[in-house]
Amino acid sequence: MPHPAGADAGPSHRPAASSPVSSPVSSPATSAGLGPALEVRDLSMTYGSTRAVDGLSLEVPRGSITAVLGPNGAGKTTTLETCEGYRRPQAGSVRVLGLDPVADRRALLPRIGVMLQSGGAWSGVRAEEMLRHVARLHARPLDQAMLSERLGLAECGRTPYRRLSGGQKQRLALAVAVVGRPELVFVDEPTAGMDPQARRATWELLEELRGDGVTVVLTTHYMDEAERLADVVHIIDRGRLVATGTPSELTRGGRVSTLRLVLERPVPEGAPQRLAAELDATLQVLDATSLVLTGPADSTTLGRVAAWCEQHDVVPVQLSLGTRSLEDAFLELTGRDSAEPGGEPLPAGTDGSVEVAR
Ligand SMILES: Nc1ncnc2c1ncn2[C@@H]1O[C@H](COP(=O)(O)OP(=O)(O)OP(=O)(O)O)[C@@H](O)[C@H]1O
Repeated sequence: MPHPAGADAGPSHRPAASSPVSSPVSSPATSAGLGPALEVRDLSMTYGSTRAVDGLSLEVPRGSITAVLGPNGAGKTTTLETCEGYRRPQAGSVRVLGLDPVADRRALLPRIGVMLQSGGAWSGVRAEEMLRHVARLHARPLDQAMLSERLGLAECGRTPYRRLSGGQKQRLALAVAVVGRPELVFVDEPTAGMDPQARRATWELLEELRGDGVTVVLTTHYMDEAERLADVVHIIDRGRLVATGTPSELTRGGRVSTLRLVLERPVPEGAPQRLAAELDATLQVLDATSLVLTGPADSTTLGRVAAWCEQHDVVPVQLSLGTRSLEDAFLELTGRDSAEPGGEPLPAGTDGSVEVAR
């Protein structure tokens, strides 16, 4: 697995030059050679008859931001909760910073931070009291004023938890997760419900933490967030790992073009497949009139699409060309939108396959 600081990481993957959260408990240099921050091996978890995690194996390199992506119900939260020590693996194993999250819980607790999706606070506690309380549990907490300022919590510091907006609760949960200077922080959908400014502040904070050698494990339904932040992406679906790579690997460097075509009416059966073969592209049939073709594009591509439309006497009501995004890769691999619950795989006969670096 490539090191996050490797040549593949683009400018957006570089840590900030100087970091106000600077405090490292470890640094990329000192953590090198220590093995992965997180190691999941053949993990399986079931709830009654529901198999939430199904033989999942993945690693998180130290000092990286690693995104775990998957549609609703893919098993991300169950996996993370197992890594956080809230659930005991039913089959397989989990090692966090080289330790067993259940057996070594006391040793691990001061070294990891957890940002929960919701809850975890008494409804009457004020935001600043909550942060102060958690900070006092740690030996060398971050400066709370700085953290509150960075995350826009200063203005709601005296507001009781129950009166905080959804975005403010998210920011407080993030502050609570990082105030103890963890070596590894789990952030579950950190920017859900946040306004654009808070999102950006969160991204910058997470990037600075990585710059200080902190490992960040992130789940998100925002593909742009993963694409911007993550050094490594694991995509899971139905409890299984379906792809691993850097965003660049998963999007093939963004070089491959995506052609989205919406037609005024359906074309005869097999016609989209023939167009895909002619263009040497992979095909997704989103519905009877919407196609996504992903493949190499050159100056002849649009001409060929126009000829195909003429052949089938159909007018495209929408036609757009773009580079392949992480969202495109995600859709191809899982056959559904990242936030769409229980979507079905691609219809039979469509080719949703994608080559993915493993
Ligand atoms: N406590 C529980 N009891 C029963 N079933 C559960 C429980 N928690 C999760 N599940 C089921 O396990 C599967 C995986 O759920 P999980 O919450 O781990 O997925 P997820 O990828 O985190 O989803 P989301 O993106 O919606 O948060 C789903 O089918 C879910 O309904």
